[in-house]
Amino acid sequence: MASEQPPLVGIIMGSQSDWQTMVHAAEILATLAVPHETRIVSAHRTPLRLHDYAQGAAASGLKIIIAGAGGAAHLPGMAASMTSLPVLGVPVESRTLKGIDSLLSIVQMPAGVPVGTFAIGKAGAVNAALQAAAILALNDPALAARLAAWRQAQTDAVADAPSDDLP
Ligand SMILES: Nc1c(C(=O)O)ncn1[C@@H]1O[C@H](COP(=O)(O)O)[C@@H](O)[C@H]1O
Repeated sequence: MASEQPPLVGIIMGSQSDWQTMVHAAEILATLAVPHETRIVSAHRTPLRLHDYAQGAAASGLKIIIAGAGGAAHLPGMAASMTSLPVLGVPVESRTLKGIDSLLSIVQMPAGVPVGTFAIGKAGAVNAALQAAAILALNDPALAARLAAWRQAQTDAVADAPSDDLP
């Protein structure tokens, strides 16, 4: 958790193996001092845990769920089926299909059950966290200021011209 405050964002993922991707969402929220929690929850392997988590999310004080999964990535959609909180889906890059399977599983939701779908992998995890912060910042001027400062720092870090020092 980012602080002692109760979590506002729940970061859930289908497996421990997703953490190397989803940690980037947690890092952004920590940087912006957004209280959050992280849990392994799987629609496939722990369906009752998912049921309890999604159904209880709003009552527990969560405002947004970020859900990352790979392959047959049903977790974000199933979470969204059991809560009206905003669900932001992160397609984790799968070994065999490079995350195309994850992306299509998350993005093609039937009308009526929305999942905000992000890019495959780290960029998606980072942007889901930034989007969560932006949503919360609508009612939190201090967070809005921290988010604006983060964005400005990103802009300031972009060099005017390319360097010969290749990574
Ligand atoms: N897509 C899902 C769900 C789900 O959608 O509920 N639960 C686990 N998984 C995914 O299976 C992949 C491989 O998991 P393992 O590495 O544990 O075999 C992970 O990317 C996970 O998100």
